This record gives sequence, structure tokens and C-alpha cells, in this order.
Amino acid sequence: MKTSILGYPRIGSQRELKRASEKYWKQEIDAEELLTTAKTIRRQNWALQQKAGVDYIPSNDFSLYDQVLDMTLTLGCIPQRYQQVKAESSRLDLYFAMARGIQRDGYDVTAMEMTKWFDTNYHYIVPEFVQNQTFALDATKIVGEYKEALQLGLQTKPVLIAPVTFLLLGKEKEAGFNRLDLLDQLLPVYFELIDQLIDLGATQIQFDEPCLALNLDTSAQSAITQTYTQLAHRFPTLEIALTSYFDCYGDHLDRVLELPIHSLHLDLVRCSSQLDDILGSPKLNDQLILSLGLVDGRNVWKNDFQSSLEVIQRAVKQLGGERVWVASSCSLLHSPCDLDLEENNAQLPDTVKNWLAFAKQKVSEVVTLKALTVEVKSEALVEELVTNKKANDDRRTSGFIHDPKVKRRVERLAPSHSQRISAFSVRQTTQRETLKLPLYPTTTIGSFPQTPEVRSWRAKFKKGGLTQGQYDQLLKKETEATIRFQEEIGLDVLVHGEFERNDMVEYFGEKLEGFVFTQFGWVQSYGSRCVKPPIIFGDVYRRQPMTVKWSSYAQSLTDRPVKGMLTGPVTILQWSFVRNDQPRATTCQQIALAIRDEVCDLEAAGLAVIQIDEPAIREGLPLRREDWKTYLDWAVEAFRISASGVQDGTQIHTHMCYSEFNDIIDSIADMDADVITIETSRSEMELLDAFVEFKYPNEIGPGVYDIHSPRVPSQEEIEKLLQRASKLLPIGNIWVNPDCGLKTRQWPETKQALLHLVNAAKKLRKEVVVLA
Ligand SMILES: Nc1nc2c(c(=O)[nH]1)N[C@@H](CNc1ccc(C(=O)N[C@@H](CCC(=O)N[C@@H](CCC(=O)N[C@@H](CCC(=O)O)C(=O)O)C(=O)O)C(=O)O)cc1)CN2
Ligand code: MET
Ligand SMILES: [Zn+2]
Repeated sequence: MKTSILGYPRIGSQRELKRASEKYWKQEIDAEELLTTAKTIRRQNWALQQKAGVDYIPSNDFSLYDQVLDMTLTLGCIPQRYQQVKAESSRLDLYFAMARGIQRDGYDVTAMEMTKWFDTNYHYIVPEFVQNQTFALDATKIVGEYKEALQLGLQTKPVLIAPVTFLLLGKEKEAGFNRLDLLDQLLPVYFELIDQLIDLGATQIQFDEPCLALNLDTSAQSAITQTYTQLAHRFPTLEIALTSYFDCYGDHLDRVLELPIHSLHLDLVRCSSQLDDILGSPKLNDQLILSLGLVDGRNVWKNDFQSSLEVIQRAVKQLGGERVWVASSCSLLHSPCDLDLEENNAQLPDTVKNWLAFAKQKVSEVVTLKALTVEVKSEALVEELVTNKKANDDRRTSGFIHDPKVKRRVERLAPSHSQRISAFSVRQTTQRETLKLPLYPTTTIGSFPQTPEVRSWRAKFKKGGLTQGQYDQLLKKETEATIRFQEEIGLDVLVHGEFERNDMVEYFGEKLEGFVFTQFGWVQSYGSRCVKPPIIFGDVYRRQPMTVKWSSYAQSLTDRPVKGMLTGPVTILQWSFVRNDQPRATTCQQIALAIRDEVCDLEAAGLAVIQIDEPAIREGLPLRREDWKTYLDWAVEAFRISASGVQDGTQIHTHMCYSEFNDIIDSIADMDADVITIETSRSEMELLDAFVEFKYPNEIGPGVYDIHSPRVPSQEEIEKLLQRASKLLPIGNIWVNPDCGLKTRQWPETKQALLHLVNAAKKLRKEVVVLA
């Protein structure tokens, strides 16, 4: 029996990589210093897994920004617009230009598109393909990291984003071809890469094909067969570890069982039934190794050894120990690094802490599970089993997590709780009378730059260096300055700026009951950006108003409407680590009721516009279509519960980034928000198609400013986007806004970009008047 880890977090347990890359981008350190930091992290990760006794330790799971972008560069799939950067800059700077865009030294090139990695809060950079796409190998990174590990005496298992998934994750940038048609040209480049790795001594390669967790059309299905047939033919001795995760193989199961592969990985956390499906399948040959993904890479709860051991034993009984591996369910990229760092965390009671395991602990769990299966049980091992059972029993029976009041309120939910008083058309008329906004009303998505100063005040306050009064005073000043700025440039619906929030989810978690927090539980979201998801361990309710103070303060400063700003129930759920002892739908209803109370309190405090952000609603969609309806039903219902406590005149906004809504547009419409602001600018309004086709009835603000890049869009660019939107949507329904919040931006670029945005809206208003 062997143990295997699919990937380890690469930000460093103290976010060393984040700090180094941000310094590099600001030109405060040179490439060498950044690369040294990266190397240290890799070495620590490998050492940790080696010390724990993992058999198959991954390499190329490290990335300076994103593993898909790494593969894009490795395969030489560099879009035309970067050719000049490529010719004139280092590989590193080309890489970052593709990830973030570049607007300096005479360059002005937009970034590549970024989107969600399956149903996670991780984002990858979308490969771009053209009809006459060519590929060319640049093995620098993969080979470099493989050699680096060799020098440390370690033979690793390189991890590759595999060919079919690579193509499917990308996008055709021209009409007239299908990206899967590129497979024949792509495979030889993979072969060349594999040749090099084998020459260096690699015996096993992990081929990540998570597209196998999705519904695939017949051409994608045959692409899988073609790829692995050719690979096996070309490399007869290579141990092909075919890896998918996040859901079952489903319909693809027979196909993958027929592939000439060495091992097949199963995510048994997301799909516990598939082991028995496979063990019972006549297609299972007598050599295939099963990699049992039992240790959850997506959540923070301790593994339940007893039930994992039952699963392992079932597999071993039929296959023999040689054909069974114990593994993490997916890459540990989605787990926080190390629970041991939470030693002095007052916000994480020992009771709850004892129920948790982070990446480092999960590595040990994988190893311990093997030991418990194959070794003669030493006293220490028995002790581990007993302690683990105690922790799991304790969580199951803890009085800490159940609150009858909360459960009763959820049980009493009635259809009227998710229904606004009047239909949208009636509400729109009322809101037009009361809000008196111009055509093309302008607004922002909520947050303004979280400057190092703002973050340092919070850090100081948390450490006791500032009193509550001093901290509030500083935040008030920042809020007031932001209100004044918005008035000055002429925005129509203002926001308070969210300066008091560390993060749009963690902040609400801190205000709600049923959550605990880590101090160092960072998880990469994209590039250098990390989140610290709160942990929902028990029933959720609201103790007291959470945002009313800041919103009403901001409203008191101005005659223009200020938009109250809340995170919606589905997003709070999706971006937290969620208890697994009750359905997610139930936890979501509890959160929805808490947000509903807040919405009503904001209305009562005089806020006429309230935004309930649901950027994660699309991301939470199950990977397989057959599971969509159930999810969408409860997710939309939860949003409606949170939004439906107000009068007709109160305008409810929602906001969603990553707006690939084609398949779920009816559910988006069903949320019935008065206004939805969405992300569209990087895709040049393409993402609006769904709304147009559906004849989406409510108001809509397609983003016209890509806030994920420091690049400032010109007024003309914004006008063009608005003109395009105006051809597609009823003009009276169009809002003008950025793609998303501005917290990651700096003030100078924010000011310029928003000024361009407001001026573009003004220009369009005039044009419409002329036309009329
Ligand atoms: N949860 C979540 N998911 C999301 C988003 C989001 O906003 N939140 N947005 C989308 C895009 N993803 C994003 C993810 C993170 C960030 C982001 O800005 N993260 C910040 C951290 C935010 C945070 O928690 N900040 C804390 C802690 C800040 C910090 O690092 N403090 C310093 C101390 C600073 C000092 O002493 O001066 C430290 O701990 O070392 C705070 O402000 O209080 C970052 O990586 O830099 C942005 C977008 C999708 N998913
Ligand atoms: C990821 S969606 C962000 C919405 C939030 N109101 C903000 O502006 O930051
Ligand atoms: Zn957003």
C-alpha cells in the first residue's frame, strides 16, 4: 500500500509567496529574491511530506501565480498580444504580464481572462486558443522543479494539468473551430515533456483530468480515450496516475476503467459511492491501482479514521494491499496550511480546534491511515485511533453546535418569506419615483481600496494598539473621504467603502453566531490574493445589527443615496468551511434569515438601496447537470428569503462576478433582484448574451472596468462597452459600474478609472438625448 498527496498549498504558511510577489510587482525586490522565496517554500513542503513518510510526493504543484497559466506557458500557448513582451522581457515578466496585464514601459496589454476553478474559490487563468494554434514546449519550470527535488534527494511525482482538461478549460478566441481539434497538435508537446521527465528518472506522473467530474460530449469522451491510449503506447513503463476530483466519474466510469493506466484516483469525499461501483464493475481489470481520496482537501474537519479504515479494508479485501493507495481527496491547495499555528488563537476554542485538520495535519492523516491498515499496531498507533474517535464522537454529540431557537425559525419558514410585496414592474415604478436617478445611473460594487494603512489600523486594533474608539475614528475619516470623492466625480449611488471589513465573508462570520476563525488559515484565491474562510461549526444566527452603523453613518454624510452592503447567504456558505453534519441547504437557510434581519434593519435606518452580494452562487453549482436543480432551488430560495422583507420602494441590488450564466439564467432571473451588477469587461460584454437571449427583465449593470488589473481603462473604451451594451439591453435598465469591488486596487488608478467611468456615462446620456 502507498500514500499519495495530490498537491500541497504553495503560498507558504505565513503567506511568504504573497508578500514576495507583491514586492516584486512593486519593483521592491528583484527576480532572484522572489525565486528564492519560492524555492524555500517548495523545499519546506517537500521536507514536510518526506518527514511524514508520504510515498508519492508531488512536484509542479507549486506555482508563482496559477498552475493552469504555468501549463499554458509550458505548452507555448502565448496569445499574440504578448509577443512584444515575450521578445523583450524575461519569462517571469511575460508570465506576470499574461496573468495581470501590463501597463508600463510603453506596454499596454490586457490580462488573460480569469475564472473559477470548478466549484472552488480558486481562480485560474483561462488559456486562449486560435484556429491555427501552435504549441511549443518550454519545460523550464517542470523540469527545473523536478531537478530541484532530486537535488534534495527526493524523487517526486510531477503533476500535470492533463491534455483534455487543459483544452477544455480554455476558450476559442476565434469562431470556426473547436478547441478539442487541437489535441493532435498538443499531444506531441506533452510527449516531449514526458520524455524529458522520464530521462531524469520520473517513473510516475499525475495526470490531472478533473474535466472527468463534468458532463462531457462525445468528442471530449473520445479525446480522453485517445490521449491515454497514445500515452500508454508511447510510454509503456510510465506509471500513469489518472486523477480527477470534486465529483464522481459518473457516466465516464466504464470508459476510464478501460484505459491503459496504472492508477485511478477517486475523490471519495465528494463521491463515496464510486468505490463500490468500481469494485463491482466487470470492467475493472486485475492490475489497476485505486487511489482512495479519503482525506478531505476541501474542508477542515478531522478525518474519521474508523469509517476511512472500513473503506480501505473493503478495497484491500478485493484488490490486495498492493493495489490500494491512500490519498488526499484532491490537492491540498484548498486547505489552510497548518493548524499548529493557531496555538494562541482566542477565537478558536480548543473544543472546536480539536475537530480540525489543515494541510499539514492532513498529510499525517493520510500516512496514519496507511499505518493503521498495514502495520502491527503499536501503542502509539492505537492511541491515535482512540484520540481520533474521541474527537469525532465529541463533535457529533457536542451541545455546542445546536440551538433549538434557530432550528425552529427555519422550520417555520413559509412561502411568503421569499416573496417581495409586488412584482418587479411595480417596484421599478415606485423606485423611479423615489430615487430619481438619471439614465445610465453610475455606482460601484462596494469596496474601495483597502490600503496598507487601513489594513494596518485593523492589525493594530486587533493587537490592542488602538482602542475601539480610535479605530472607528480612523475608519470614519476614510469613509467620509470616500463619500466626498464619489460626490465630487458625480457617482449616483454611493457606497461607504467597506473599510471596516477584513473580507466580505469573514467579516459577517465574525458578527454571526455559529462561526469560529483562524489566525493563519489562509487559502489562495488567485495570484497573491488569499482568503481566510471562517469555519461554520454550529447553528447560525444574528446577535445584533452588523452593518447598520457604517451604512447609516455614510448616509448621514450625503444627500445622494448610499447603498447598504451585505454578503448574501449562498456566498457566506460557499466561502466558509461548512459543517458536514447537516445539509448545506439547512445551514444556508439559517444564514439567509440572519441576512434578512439585517436587510430590514438597514431599510429601517433609512437606506433605500441595499446590495446583497452573491458572487458565489454560480460557483456553488454542482459539477454535474443532474444535480443542478436541487441546488438552484435552495440557493435562489435562500437569496429570496434574505431580500424579501422590504417595501417595494427599497431597491435590492445583487452582484455577481464570474458571470457565465448561460445555463442558469432563469434562476438568476428568479432571484428577482431589482438590479444586478455583473462582471463582463474582460470578455467584452460577451457574458451579457445570456441576459439578452433570455430577455432578462430587471435592471442590470454590466461591468465596464476590469478591477482585477491595475490597468486604467480609457473613457473611450468604456463608452464603447456601454454602446455595445446599449444595443443589447433596454437603455432604461442599464447601470454603469466596475466589474467588482475596488478593494485590491490603489487609489490613483481607482480615481482615474472611475472618473472615466462617470464621464462615459454622462456622454452616453447626452447621446441618448440627442437621439430622442
Ligand atoms: N472570501 C472571498 N472570496 C472571494 C473574494 C472576496 O473578496 N472574498 N473575491 C473574489 C476574488 N478573490 C479575492 C480574494 C481575496 C482578496 C483579498 O484582497 N485578500 C486580501 C486579504 C484580505 C484580508 O483578509 N485582510 C485582512 C488581513 C490583512 C493582512 O494581511 N494584514 C497583515 C497586517 C497588515 C499590517 O500590519 O499592516 C498581516 O496579517 O500580515 C484585513 O484586512 O484585516 C489579500 O490577499 O491581501 C481579494 C479578492 C472571489 N473570492
Ligand atoms: C467578490 S464580490 C465583491 C463584492 C463586495 N461588495 C466588494 O465590493 O468588494
Ligand atoms: Zn465581485
